[in-house]
Amino acid sequence: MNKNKSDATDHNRPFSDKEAKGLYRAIHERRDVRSQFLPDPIPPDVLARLLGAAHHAPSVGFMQPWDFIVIDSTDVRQAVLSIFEKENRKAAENYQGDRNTQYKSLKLQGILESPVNLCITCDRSRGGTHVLGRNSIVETDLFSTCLAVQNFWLAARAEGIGVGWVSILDQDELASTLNLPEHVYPLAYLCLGYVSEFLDQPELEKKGWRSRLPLSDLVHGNSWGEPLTEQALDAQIRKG
Ligand SMILES: Cc1cc2c(cc1C)N(C[C@H](O)[C@H](O)[C@H](O)COP(=O)(O)O)c1[nH]c(=O)[nH]c(=O)c1N2
Repeated sequence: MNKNKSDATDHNRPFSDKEAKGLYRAIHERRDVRSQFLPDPIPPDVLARLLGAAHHAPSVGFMQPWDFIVIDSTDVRQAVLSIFEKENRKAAENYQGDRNTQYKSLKLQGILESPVNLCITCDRSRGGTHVLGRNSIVETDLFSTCLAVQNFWLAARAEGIGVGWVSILDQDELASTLNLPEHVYPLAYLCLGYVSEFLDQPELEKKGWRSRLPLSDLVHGNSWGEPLTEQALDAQIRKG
């Protein structure tokens, strides 16, 4: 008998319970990491698997607009860190008083502590002037690349590797530091590495910056602000 089928409850659930739980576990236990990186290198076969997961993301018109720049040079990382520091000083000006002190105490990047950085880019010209599905919403290439980032992030969690997204960066300066052609957008700058621990909550939540919103406040029925008409679903969501 097919082993996978035997512990799946019905034919609509082709993954075994264990497989499905593994996926949900990666989703719920994925963390943005910046304070817990270990210097240990990521073996090439593991990094290749993560890049393979990213490359299997959905993309508009099967455009696959991503490229992956693997950055181990300390000089390049130092240059990116300098961009971050300048932008972070500007970002801090958005907060006053205690909130400013709290903002400045947050660690928001692990560029040098992590053994490798990765820039996932979006080639806005890939696939030619017309890409199926991208006629009305031009940003769908960027959306597709975000999905590659998420695939990478989840696969990394399953492999015990932490990922931290650093977006406090001037995009033009980053593009120039990485020698990107004009039509290539530096969508995500990521720090990667094994970790001392994965926190059980987002670091921003642990440090009192912001909490997770209740799902029940975010699910609407039929139109914005309307209660769910599906009572059983409403009850389940409120139960958490
Ligand atoms: C597009 C984008 C950009 C950023 C982030 C995320 C995403 C999706 N996050 C991470 C973010 O703070 C984190 O995801 C949330 O706080 C939730 O925590 P977990 O990811 O669940 O651990 C992030 N974190 C950080 O320390 N510095 C940063 O510049 C950014 N930028």
